[in-house]
Amino acid sequence: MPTPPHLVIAVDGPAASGKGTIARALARHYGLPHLDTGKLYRAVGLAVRLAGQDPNDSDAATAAALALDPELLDDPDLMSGDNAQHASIVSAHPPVRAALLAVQRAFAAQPGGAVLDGRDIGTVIAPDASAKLFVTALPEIRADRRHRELSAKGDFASLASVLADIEARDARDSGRSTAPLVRAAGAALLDTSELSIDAAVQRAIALVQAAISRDGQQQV
Ligand SMILES: Nc1ncnc2c1ncn2[C@@H]1O[C@H](COP(=O)(O)OP(=O)(O)O)[C@@H](O)[C@H]1O
Ligand SMILES: Nc1ccn([C@@H]2O[C@H](COP(=O)(O)OP(=O)(O)O)[C@@H](O)[C@H]2O)c(=O)n1
Repeated sequence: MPTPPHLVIAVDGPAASGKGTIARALARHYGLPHLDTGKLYRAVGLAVRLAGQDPNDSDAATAAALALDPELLDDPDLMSGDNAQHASIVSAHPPVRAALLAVQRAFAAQPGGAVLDGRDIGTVIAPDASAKLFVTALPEIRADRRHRELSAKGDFASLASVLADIEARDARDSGRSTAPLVRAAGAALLDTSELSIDAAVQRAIALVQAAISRDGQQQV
């Protein structure tokens, strides 16, 4: 099955499920640009923190999202555990999500297509994506992966606190009223709990190929 001329791949899932790893590998495989949309929300959370503001303050978070400084995307604190909680809190404000919508939609609409990963790509940002994946794994396995990742960067939070952070974020992201974390209609489920990175990527490519060929058949 040939690759369609405009291929948009939506990859969603909870924290540390492996969606970013898979999205980056899919982007390499199909020669597409990739956007980690979580970084946008992390940058808003960081801006609010650096300004000494409360992430629960919707007006402050929205102002930060509307004036987002791209340099924050390279800040060493962007990927920290503390900042992940801030990102999760600011991302629940509907005007923050609205402020970040256009840039994500434009990324998906670029010629040739794109791979985006996050929480609402298949539901809100690119509901007509050519292929949608919902990547998941058991919470304990996700916590172990994130714990190793943070430790390698010198962030020595305990495994128990990483698990608690992930569970708190999952609950907040799934329970919010706007764009909650949910498996999109038509999204293929990919549980990476027992898969190596290579096996998960191969499975993801197979699922994308299946979605593309299904679409092709529907168009006939
Ligand atoms: N299938 C896997 N097996 C083992 N480790 C994995 C797997 N997928 C991802 N990882 C590792 O787990 C961590 C979190 O993966 P990542 O792709 O960043 O997750 P997410 O984008 O969902 O938060 C990274 O250190 C990554 O290398
Ligand atoms: N499309 C997205 C992406 C992230 N987010 C929020 O941003 C936080 C950080 O996202 P992330 O993708 O960087 O987090 P990880 O899955 O990498 O741990 C999430 O917990 C969500 O609250 C969102 O609401 N919508």
